[in-house]
Amino acid sequence: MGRATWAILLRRDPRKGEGQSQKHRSAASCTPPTEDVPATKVGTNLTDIVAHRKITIRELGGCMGPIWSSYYGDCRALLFMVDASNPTQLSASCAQLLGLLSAEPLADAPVLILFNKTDLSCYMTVEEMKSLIRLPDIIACATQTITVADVSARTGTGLAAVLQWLQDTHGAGR
Ligand SMILES: Nc1nc2c(ncn2[C@@H]2O[C@H](COP(=O)(O)OP(=O)(O)OP(=O)(O)O)[C@@H](O)[C@H]2O)c(=O)[nH]1
Repeated sequence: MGRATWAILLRRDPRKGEGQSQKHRSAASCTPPTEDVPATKVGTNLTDIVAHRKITIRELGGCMGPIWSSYYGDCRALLFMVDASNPTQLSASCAQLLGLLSAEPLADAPVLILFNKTDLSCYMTVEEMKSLIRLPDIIACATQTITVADVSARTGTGLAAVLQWLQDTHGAGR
């Protein structure tokens, strides 16, 4: 619990392969939350949202890193979430990000890197964190198209940009 990283894999085909690993599925609107953000379950959560088209999102917790690769084949786009309130886990997050970006099945997947919890005060700014992990170099060297957004799931800051990215990514019919 409270891990710094999420990998959120946007499924290639929502109709296939839901299997027994599904712990949770819910219909969610795209309205940013304005009150408490519900805690997620440990494991894998499936959520459907509608952004022009139905999009199925599989959330994989940071503690599931060793088995993330099981889901690569089913993934058409990737949201990678960094806990911007917890710089102590930044190096681990960066290592996990590099692992995802170098995975052959994800070589063409659009990537959105989210720095979440920006509503919380922290001794390091998000810009300092990006610089520390040399994010511009990571983006320049990656095969994927990478977008970065600073967000707060609690206040809704930046979530409109996430929704726009989802629409752009899926609207192209990839
Ligand atoms: N202040 C604030 N709290 C948040 C935000 N997003 C999530 N939280 C809260 O942070 C707590 C821990 O959630 P996460 O950091 O997602 O941790 P987790 O889901 O246990 O970790 P994983 O297993 O890696 O998914 C929960 O109580 C969430 O409600 C945010 O943007 N701001």
